[in-house]
Amino acid sequence: MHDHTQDVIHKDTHHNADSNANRNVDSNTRIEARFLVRHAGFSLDVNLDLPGRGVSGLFGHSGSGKTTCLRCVAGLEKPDSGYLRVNGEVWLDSDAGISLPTHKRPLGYVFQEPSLFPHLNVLRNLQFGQKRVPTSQHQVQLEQATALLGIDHLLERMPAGLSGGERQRVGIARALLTSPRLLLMDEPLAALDLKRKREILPYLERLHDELDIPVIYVSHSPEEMARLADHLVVLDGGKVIASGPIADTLSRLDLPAARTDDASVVVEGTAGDFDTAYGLLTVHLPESNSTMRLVHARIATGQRVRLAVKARDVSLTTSDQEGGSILNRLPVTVLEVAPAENPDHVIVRLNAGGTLLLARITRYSSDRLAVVPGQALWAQIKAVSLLT
Ligand SMILES: Nc1ncnc2c1ncn2[C@@H]1O[C@H](COP(=O)(O)OP(=O)(O)OP(=O)(O)O)[C@@H](O)[C@H]1O
Repeated sequence: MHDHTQDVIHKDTHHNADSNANRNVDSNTRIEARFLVRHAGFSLDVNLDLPGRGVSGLFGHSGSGKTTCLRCVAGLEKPDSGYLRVNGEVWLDSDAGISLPTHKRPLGYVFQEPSLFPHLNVLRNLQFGQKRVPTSQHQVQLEQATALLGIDHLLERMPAGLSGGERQRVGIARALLTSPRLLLMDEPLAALDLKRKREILPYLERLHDELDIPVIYVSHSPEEMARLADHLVVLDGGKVIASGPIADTLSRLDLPAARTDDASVVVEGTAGDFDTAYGLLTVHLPESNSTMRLVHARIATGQRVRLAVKARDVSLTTSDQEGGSILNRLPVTVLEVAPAENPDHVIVRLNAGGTLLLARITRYSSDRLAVVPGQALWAQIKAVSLLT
């Protein structure tokens, strides 16, 4: 059965990291990281100030320095100079001669491929993670981790008998059971096919909603970022070229995420009516009378809802096209037009009554509609495309 929780993040327990960040400038709820690393042919020179709660995404092209940055946070790589303070605790201060070794840093690290012990069943693999910390410091219980990741039924199985997605869920549960104060995830979905990715994303969303462990999440995928991250850092050539709230950063056309095939934005709204006969949920967008409808399980009216909308699922028309099958038609103003990575596509940044959207259309259609900034158009989004 399709799990609709993958499409919408229920916001009642969702930490809005950026508004927290603005309210709370206290360095005890921040992650401050400065690293200078020099390799032959590559240097990383970053100064990050991240919210101490929620998910911070690290995005950038291959070779931009994302993994090097995570390795410095984990203490697996020693920067030439650096400083790292995680929610008030200094893990690295090269000026003061402080550098906690990796095993003293209370963090969980999830890689593309989980390295489970092949001779231990799932339960023993999980217990191995748990034994690394004294019982008094256990913040995440075994039952909680297995329920969150949906792996209760796999406990007796051996790793070789698990699918890639199941193995990764066990790997994430094992990282959580070390009761980390920071979780590092380096492209945890990259080794999985699309179907498995979609299967695992809802579990990651649940972690985000239900556990209070800050996460630094590395990915090439704007869609994953739109689904999971609160804050986004964009790296290029070992430097930070942008850092800010997810909704603004993902939709910026001067940054690489918006120009990729997978460009996506975050739309936040509140749940409205639910049409039981058709399973359609209405979501009210802020600051306007606009609504979007999508196929979804019922959510309490007024609850905050977060949607990831892919640029390729948004089309543009010059007038409101009634009589078609597309349920979502929003009046929009063109803010900006830019070439996409694919030279025959363009990407259009839109204001839908205060909500930012991206539309990815052919260069041909852009010329035919004569798309220019300031133009009033209609954006169409199929309700079914909001499923995935
Ligand atoms: N130990 C090292 N010695 C020399 N160069 C290195 C070393 N480690 C990483 N690099 C180089 O640093 C650059 C950044 O690598 P890094 O793995 O951090 O990039 P990334 O953004 O994570 O890339 P990808 O998305 O492909 O994983 C690359 O050019 C890599 O070859």
